[in-house]
Amino acid sequence: MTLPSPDQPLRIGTRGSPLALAQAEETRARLMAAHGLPEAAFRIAVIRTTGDAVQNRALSEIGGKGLFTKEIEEALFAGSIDIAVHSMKDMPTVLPEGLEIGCLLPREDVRDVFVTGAGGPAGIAALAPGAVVGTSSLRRRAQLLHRRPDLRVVEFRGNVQTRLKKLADGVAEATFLALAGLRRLGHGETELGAPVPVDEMLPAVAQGAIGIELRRRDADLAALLAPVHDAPTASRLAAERAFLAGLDGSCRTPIAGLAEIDGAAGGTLRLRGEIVRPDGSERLATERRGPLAEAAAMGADAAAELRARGGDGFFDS
Ligand SMILES: NCc1[nH]cc(CCC(=O)O)c1CC(=O)O
Repeated sequence: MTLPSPDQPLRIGTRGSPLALAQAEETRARLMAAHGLPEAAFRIAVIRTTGDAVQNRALSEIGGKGLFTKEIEEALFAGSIDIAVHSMKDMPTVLPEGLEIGCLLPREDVRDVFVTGAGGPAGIAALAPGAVVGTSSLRRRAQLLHRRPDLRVVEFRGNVQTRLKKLADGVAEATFLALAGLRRLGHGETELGAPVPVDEMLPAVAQGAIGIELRRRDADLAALLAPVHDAPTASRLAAERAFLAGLDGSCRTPIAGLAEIDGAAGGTLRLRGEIVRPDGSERLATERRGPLAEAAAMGADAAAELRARGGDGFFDS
């Protein structure tokens, strides 16, 4: 294996958002530590994507997950970057032919945080009747309305600072953010709100996981990435992403999924999945347990069950 060097640095492609940059830097730090390489052996290359260019419109309206990956994948094909770092939560389940997720970093905490800023209500149950909550996530909106049909949900986008400002300005009383993202940006979770238990709000598929995309059959790169790959994260995502793929999940459908490994049971995988009507009026949930080797089959099977139970048009209202 030829290792990257300051003369021939590994080029790491990423979006330019603060979270994306933090994830690229975490990737670089792990690779430096794994191989004893200096920082200069890596170069972080920021790529502007369609998703970044259209920040003013609801993402679900303009076409979903591929928006944040297209230009980055073009750079991989063109050879202007060597690897790309992604939030797996935002990755389509089907990648372009010739590319693969060759490596998954150890997953962060998967929970959402109920964010209120200082002195706000302690959790969803503490929100006053009819309170306004801001989120642009269809999953969070539907899950919240399912539990609290009295609440009003308004569109909320932007970085952490923008959202906190909106809360301070009284635009909404609370919002939700992934704990993983808050931690990676250096926020303490309790300073902004409280993590929501996963049985109150099941996270998005792959929430908290960072994946590294590369050109298939790049053996040198695969060897470079192997020591930073986390196999348990890979098993969990195999189950969750098969579940999402089986439901044809786009950004336009409220789907949640979480796989966890029970070490005590000899490495048994427990997958929970749910779909919710966009207006929150109905929620269908299921669960599977099985050996890690069957992760993807369990996800596909759980999806098939919910598809059948939900019937056509489940996501239409
Ligand atoms: N869709 C945006 C997005 N993609 C990944 C994260 C957070 C980090 C993660 O879940 O890995 C976020 C922000 C959020 O949901 O709060």
